[in-house]
Amino acid sequence: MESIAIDGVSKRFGDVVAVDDLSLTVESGEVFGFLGPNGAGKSTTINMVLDFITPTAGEISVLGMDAQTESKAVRKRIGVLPEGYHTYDRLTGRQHLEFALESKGANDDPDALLDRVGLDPEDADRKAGGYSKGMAQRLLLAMALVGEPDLLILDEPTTGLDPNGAREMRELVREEADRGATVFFSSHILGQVEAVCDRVGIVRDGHLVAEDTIEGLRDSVSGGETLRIELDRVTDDAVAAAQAVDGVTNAERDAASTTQTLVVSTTGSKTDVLSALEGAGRTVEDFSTEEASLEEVFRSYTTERAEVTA
Ligand SMILES: Nc1ncnc2c1ncn2[C@@H]1O[C@H](COP(=O)(O)OP(=O)(O)OP(=O)(O)O)[C@@H](O)[C@H]1O
Repeated sequence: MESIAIDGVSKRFGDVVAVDDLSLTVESGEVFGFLGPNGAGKSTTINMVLDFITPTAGEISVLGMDAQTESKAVRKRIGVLPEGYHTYDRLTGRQHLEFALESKGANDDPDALLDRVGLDPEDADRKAGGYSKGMAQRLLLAMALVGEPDLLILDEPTTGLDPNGAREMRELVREEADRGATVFFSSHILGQVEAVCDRVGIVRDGHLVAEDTIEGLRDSVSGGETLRIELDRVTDDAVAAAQAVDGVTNAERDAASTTQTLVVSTTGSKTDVLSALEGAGRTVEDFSTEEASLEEVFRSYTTERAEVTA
């Protein structure tokens, strides 16, 4: 079953087209990362899913219900960490949590929730006005977890968290998924997405430019693989021979390496590169390949060049 189905959705703010004919499906039980550079349309999309704003065109269903006309019923079954959501300065953390429990009619143990998000019980009894950004973020996350939601929607959940907090957040996302919940979260921190997501969607200028597993995205990125080839000696002839091979975009000696290593980027055949080097009189002692990093994948989908291929 689909947890979120976004179908041909657009949103205009005056002259600005924030989201442009975007379609996207998040399956039940999956952890889906919604990626894109600043201003790409992530928050606008999430705010339409949550019925905080109304689409100019298109349809959205959440847990099989219409996001706009059945938003009340939807809210009962989802947990949300919206972007830029603030705590109430004069209420304690615990009061925030009690409010969330009451409004959902849930009976989770507040201390267990505080423990899960790493908020000390003493801190929970302080007023949220004195919280650090990270503490406020942890509290908001605890509120999102109330009532074991079927779907968690987290907009930039690691904002304000230190590296430990970010790691704990990832663990929490996995725990929720293991419990059977669907998790949809936006981020521009690629490492976090890589670590927890089953699939990602990349949005750029309001368009969805990719929707796939991380592996699938890697495979689809041109620029291909990087070969690290250890030779008996890296000579100018060897570099030139590698550069002349079809599909090779770059070949250079790894100056930082203590071994005689040639680094070759290619979209073509690895064997052709090795044969060309042997043809130039070199001996290949060893070689390894490196996949495109997630940074490269992201860059490839979100820079000017991508517009042509997207
Ligand atoms: N209320 C609004 N009025 C006018 N323009 C808006 C409004 N909300 C968003 N926009 C515009 O829509 C575009 C998409 O913004 P959005 O906040 O959805 O991006 P985002 O991907 O969430 O970015 P970020 O990563 O910076 O949070 C931007 O050009 C933004 O200026």
